[in-house]
Amino acid sequence: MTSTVDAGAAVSNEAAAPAVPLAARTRGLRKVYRGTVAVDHVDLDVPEGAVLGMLGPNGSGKTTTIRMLLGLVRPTEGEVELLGRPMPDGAAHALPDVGALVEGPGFHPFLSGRDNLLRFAAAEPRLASAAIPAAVDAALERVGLTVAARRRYKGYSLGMKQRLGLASVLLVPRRMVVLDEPTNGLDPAGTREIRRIIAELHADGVTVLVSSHLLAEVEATCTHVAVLQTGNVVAQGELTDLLESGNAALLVRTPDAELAMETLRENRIGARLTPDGVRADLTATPAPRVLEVLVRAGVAVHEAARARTGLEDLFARLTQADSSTMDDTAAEGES
Ligand SMILES: Nc1ncnc2c1ncn2[C@@H]1O[C@H](COP(=O)(O)OP(=O)(O)OP(=O)(O)O)[C@@H](O)[C@H]1O
Repeated sequence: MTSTVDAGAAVSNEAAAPAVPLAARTRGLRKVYRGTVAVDHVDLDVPEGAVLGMLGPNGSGKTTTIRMLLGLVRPTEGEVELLGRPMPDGAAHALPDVGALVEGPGFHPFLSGRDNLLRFAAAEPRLASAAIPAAVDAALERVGLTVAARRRYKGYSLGMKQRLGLASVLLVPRRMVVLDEPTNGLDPAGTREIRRIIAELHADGVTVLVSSHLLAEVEATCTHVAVLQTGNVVAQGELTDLLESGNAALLVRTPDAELAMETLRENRIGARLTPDGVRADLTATPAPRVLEVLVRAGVAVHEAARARTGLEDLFARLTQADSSTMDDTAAEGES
């Protein structure tokens, strides 16, 4: 509903939009490591029930933000709230409801996948001992590891290790799941599996926060996105709003393209012909007015839709200056 984009790309924020309950929020969040500003005044909103993709180039602060959200790292400045609890102080209350796959979980190389999960399950405060084997088998099944469950972890492929990590997160029902680069190193089939699991969690009403530097990944799986660049959130909001934000144009499919172009020109509405149809500029003219002008002139409008940019375009526009790391530029002499 609401989104914010820096770098001059205006998005219409609905003033009367109802406040969306947030599963997590940060305000003025900052982390400085010996002179390197990893995260710089980040105000992040993770709406309840959203699948929020935290997108940013290497070193943009995704992992550090996630670690502060989970109370694994104490912020230098700022506030963090997770499921309504201040972090890190509220960790004991918030974390049992949060499944997180951030650092490689500490699996034992010589134990089987199943035995590793049994160990994890034993540490879950909400799992009674009698319920552990069934919970472990269900989690293995859910990530497609049942067949390999009794093989040693050491012999697992990277994809299988990722799946086992995910299984450890899914041992008990969660209100929120946090996944740091979950498709790293996975083949296309593994990636599809992760997407499926994220979609299932979303359908169950679980809030999902997932970091990625893969644009297609975020575009395919997320309802919301936050774009990080050198420790700052440069855009956040609903994915569809953000995709439309930098691109106030209406794409009109019509067999009367020439008449449409002429009509728009006469009405001083910017337009150009594209292989997909006539693209009318909405910067100065609202979409209903464009359609009215066209229809009045006898243009057969077969289809009209807000032009959407790819996430790749948006990301390139927002992060154009620096897509590497921030180490050279962000040092501020703090520690
Ligand atoms: N423990 C640490 N000590 C010192 N610097 C750190 C530490 N952790 C992160 N940094 C620095 O903070 C910045 C942000 O790192 P972070 O890992 O949060 O980025 P990221 O967006 O998750 O990157 P990637 O996509 O490569 O995982 C980087 O410059 C990194 O070198």
